[in-house]
Amino acid sequence: MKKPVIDASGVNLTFQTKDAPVHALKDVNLQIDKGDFVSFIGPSGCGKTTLLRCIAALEAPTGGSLTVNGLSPDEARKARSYGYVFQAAGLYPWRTIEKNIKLPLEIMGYPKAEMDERVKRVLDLVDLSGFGKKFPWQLSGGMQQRASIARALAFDADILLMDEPFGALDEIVRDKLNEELLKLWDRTGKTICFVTHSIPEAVYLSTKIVVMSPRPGRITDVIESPLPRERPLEIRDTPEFIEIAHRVREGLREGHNA
Ligand SMILES: Nc1ncnc2c1ncn2[C@@H]1O[C@H](COP(=O)(O)OP(=O)(O)OP(=O)(O)O)[C@@H](O)[C@H]1O
Repeated sequence: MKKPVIDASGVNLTFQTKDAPVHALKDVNLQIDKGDFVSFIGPSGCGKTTLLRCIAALEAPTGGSLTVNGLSPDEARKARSYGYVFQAAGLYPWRTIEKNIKLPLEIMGYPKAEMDERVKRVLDLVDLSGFGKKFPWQLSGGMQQRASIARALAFDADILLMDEPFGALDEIVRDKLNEELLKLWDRTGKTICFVTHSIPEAVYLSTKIVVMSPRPGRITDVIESPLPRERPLEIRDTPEFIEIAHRVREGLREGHNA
């Protein structure tokens, strides 16, 4: 039997704060298989970022078990099992795009020739060939976010964790980046965990949609998408798409009323 890439079983996380404990994650059970594109959707405070941070070993669950590539999250982090893309591109303004992408590789002591080769490959993947010598401020917001995806891909980890990467972009740029991300996912076969507030974005991108609700943060629905892998943007007008979007909306509403 195929082992899940990410396996969460009864994961709980309670933050101890000065006022009262915050139950950020309650009994989270989730299996993510290799090559899945999983979106996490839910209202503010339902624990989406916390769950992603647990997978990335930036937070530790206070209960349950969580494995990434069969390892503990901390071991998986040391094995460079994933790349992480944040909401803000987070590029250093005094470094060129090329040098921003190289930074983590430099820290790891990669030889120069290999760094150059990797930078070229990831710039190609995000369609930014020719922009390596530019500084971040010379690029549009969408291009900066693509550069930050390239940086996360530089280690060639097979998992990509993305926390609302396109949340700050206008809708047209976002549509384009969604299309490009799907192509990149198809070409590379990576497993992607993607946090979003947008129902159409979640439905358009995902093979699996994880609906969450707050207080305490928990999973209320997991939808396996019947949509084909090949998805032109127009798929959003089909009855199948609208039906899944409806189920997500219902799930969010029920979580809200619970
Ligand atoms: N370090 C922390 N200490 C205390 N509470 C925290 C901490 N980090 C997160 N929380 C709380 O845990 C809950 C879940 O937060 P989280 O950021 O994961 O939610 P989210 O679903 O990602 O929200 P958003 O959509 O606004 O980013 C919130 O109530 C938040 O205030």
